[in-house]
Amino acid sequence: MAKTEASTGNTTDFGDFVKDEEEELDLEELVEPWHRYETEENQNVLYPIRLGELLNERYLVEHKLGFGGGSTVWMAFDLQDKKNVALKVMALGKWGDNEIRIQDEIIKTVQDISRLVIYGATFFLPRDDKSYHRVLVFPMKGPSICTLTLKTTPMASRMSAARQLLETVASLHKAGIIHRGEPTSSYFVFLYTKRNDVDLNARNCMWGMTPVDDLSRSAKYELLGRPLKQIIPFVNLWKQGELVSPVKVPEDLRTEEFYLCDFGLAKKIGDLTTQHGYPPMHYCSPDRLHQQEPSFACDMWSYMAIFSMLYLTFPPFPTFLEGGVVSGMVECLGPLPEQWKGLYTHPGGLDSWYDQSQSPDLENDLAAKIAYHRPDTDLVERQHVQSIMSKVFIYDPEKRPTAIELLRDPSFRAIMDRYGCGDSK
Ligand SMILES: Nc1ncnc2c1ncn2[C@@H]1O[C@H](COP(=O)(O)OP(=O)(O)OP(=O)(O)O)[C@@H](O)[C@H]1O
Repeated sequence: MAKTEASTGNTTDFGDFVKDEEEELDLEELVEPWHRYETEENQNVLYPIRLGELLNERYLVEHKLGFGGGSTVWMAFDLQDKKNVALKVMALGKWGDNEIRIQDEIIKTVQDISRLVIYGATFFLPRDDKSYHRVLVFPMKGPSICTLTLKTTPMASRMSAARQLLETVASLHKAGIIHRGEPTSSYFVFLYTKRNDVDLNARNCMWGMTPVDDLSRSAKYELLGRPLKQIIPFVNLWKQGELVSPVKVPEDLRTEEFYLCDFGLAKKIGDLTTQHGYPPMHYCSPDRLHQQEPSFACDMWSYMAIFSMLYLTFPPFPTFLEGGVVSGMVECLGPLPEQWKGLYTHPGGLDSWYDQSQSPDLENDLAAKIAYHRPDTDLVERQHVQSIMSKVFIYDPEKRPTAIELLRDPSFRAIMDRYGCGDSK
């Protein structure tokens, strides 16, 4: 394999500019919208970056990893430690400080952080108007789990992911940290005066990735795809920047370790300066959508939505029905508690959700979904999976099992044993 050429060799090849309108449209699908770089009426403006820039006199930006609601994330080569890192360049606003706060809390309180993506360093990038963007330096990981990649992933890996993620949620909960919500149990309220929450969804569950630190840039581009890029259009920028297509991590570079990342929307309960937010609707528990207190149990609902993605390769509740994901829940699980009527947090709620004379649609209940998406499995396996899902997809958060209880659940263990991931790490 060719040696690193970051400081010697090819200094000019940093991907390809779009050639025509068709490529421009292809790129548009993959990148952050250009208007997020517009400063006018935008408190959360992004920082423009070009491939080939050296940040903080140390990090050579070589590729793009992705973007989110509060950041762009770049693959950079750390010239000092000679390894690839992920640079999360935060938008202006409170996002970066908040993520650092929760990460520091996690480092202090969580016993096992081996499956959490934790920042290693941080620095600032100044703008022309003397405001600053915070940058967090993370170890580089593989892609997030998604339906497309899961379809070609063997069941053993998918169930190993399910187990690892539940163990990680259990270790966060043990430390009093909630991936999205706050503890309801008076025991934990008593124990933890600083309660945090983060955001549990499939986008935040990442594959591990075999390091490619020793490869030259061209070899990395060969493996991860050449960046396709365009100068940020339409915006009168104070500094040049590019819209860049993200890496495509090939299957054989993914490892069997799964990680939780992104504590960006996290909040400390009681900290009024911090953003309040909801996980994406697919993953949000119905109690949170009805003004109920956030809790460990909310995470368990979100975890079970991820488990469904891993097991069925589909989210459990469709969002296309009138009324959105809650209609999908009602169709599958039956009516919501009557006392929640009038408390729905979003527009477009339906009275029929609380009609206690309704029952689950037999063609779309949990048993039907499992049979439909996994026709390859036998009845025993289906019954175990139905048992797992129906214990957690329960409207009353008080009745949901904890992460530790679910790890010990006979049906959960039976499924893990069946796919060879029965032993704790
Ligand atoms: N350590 C990492 N290694 C590899 N890719 C990463 C890493 N961190 C983030 N990414 C990529 O960047 C994308 C955006 O990151 P992240 O979700 O942390 O941003 P965000 O701004 O906090 O997003 P949001 O708040 O909308 O969830 C991720 O979906 C992932 O594809």
